[in-house]
Amino acid sequence: MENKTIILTGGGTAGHVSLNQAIIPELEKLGFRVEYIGSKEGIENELIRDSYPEITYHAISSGKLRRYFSMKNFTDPFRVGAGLTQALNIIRKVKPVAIFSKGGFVSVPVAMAGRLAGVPVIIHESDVTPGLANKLAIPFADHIFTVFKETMSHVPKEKSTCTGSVIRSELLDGSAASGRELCHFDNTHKVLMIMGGSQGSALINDAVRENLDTLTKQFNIIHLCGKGNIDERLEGHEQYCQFEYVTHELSHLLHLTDLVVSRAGSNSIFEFLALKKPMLLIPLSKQKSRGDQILNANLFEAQGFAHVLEEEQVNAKSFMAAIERLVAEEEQLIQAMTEAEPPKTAYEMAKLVAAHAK
Ligand SMILES: CC(=O)N[C@H]1[C@@H](OP(=O)(O)OP(=O)(O)OC[C@H]2O[C@@H](n3ccc(=O)[nH]c3=O)[C@H](O)[C@@H]2O)O[C@H](CO)[C@@H](O)[C@@H]1O
Repeated sequence: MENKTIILTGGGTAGHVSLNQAIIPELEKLGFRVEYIGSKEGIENELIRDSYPEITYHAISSGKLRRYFSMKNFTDPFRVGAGLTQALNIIRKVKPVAIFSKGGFVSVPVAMAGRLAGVPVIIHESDVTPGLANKLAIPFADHIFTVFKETMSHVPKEKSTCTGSVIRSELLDGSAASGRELCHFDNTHKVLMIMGGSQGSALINDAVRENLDTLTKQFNIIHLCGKGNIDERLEGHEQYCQFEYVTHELSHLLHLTDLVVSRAGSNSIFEFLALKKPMLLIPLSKQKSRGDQILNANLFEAQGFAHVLEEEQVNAKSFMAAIERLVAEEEQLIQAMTEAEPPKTAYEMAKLVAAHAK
């Protein structure tokens, strides 16, 4: 008999894809086939096809839930409508036993179609407050998993469980030596990793590059700067290694890293926590988002895992002062992280998802 199929969905940014990447092999170990519904243009298309070329990827039309004015706001409802019809056709053909949604705008029509077709829909929310896409999809969901316990007051309690974070197991298995080979650092300075979320952050990129001479007196720097953000003038710098976006190299680079400066996307910060990397978080401001990263960052700071510098406060002086403080309190931060609840494995998460299949 053919294996039962679970459809995964989620996209737009890597934060809406990485958990799916983590649980695909684990669902397969549990005997499920996995298919993916994403958009044509989103990062999920590249990430899923790249890491799992063998699974069927269905690209559907998808709108974008914008917080700003755009002419596309008038045409997107039609694309979402088309996406719903496409998702429904796929679901009726594939007959999945469950749909697991990691959020992002492409997931909304998939969750709606799942409900219409009578397939259990399971949603995962990794930030403190649900994103707009998940807010729209929650009424169609049978179950919601959250990472933060604080999220339980923002979702229907009777159909929600807080599971804590899940980490891609490959991230735990890196080697500092391989990381060093990738970066060619040949001194014993501490290594500072800069990550502006999956897309890079112009604000953080500028702060690092403006302070590069001072920073490199103390650190070797790994800079994950986002697509299109490489600074050609700094190529070949002995203590500064920039990448647009890394995939399998990330585990090695993280094992080489001592300290991190980062946006406060949920997946990233829980990865740093799992690997006990003291972090300076510069959350995306309320001008540019619903403020979810500010809440994520503040909760991490309150637990002693991170320091926070607000985006509006970033300048050359405050940035360097914050890094000095991070170095000074490195041991305390590591100690607090050592006492934190360990993350779930992807296999444990896959089993929780599987338990909701029909
Ligand atoms: C601008 C935006 O909408 N940001 C949101 C998005 O962030 P974003 O997509 O940046 O999400 P996260 O920080 O949660 O996750 C990024 C993921 O990309 C990985 N990574 C990053 C860089 C790299 O070179 N290689 C790599 O693999 C990280 O290890 C991590 O697993 O989703 C998060 C989770 O819902 C939210 O908290 C963020 O507010």
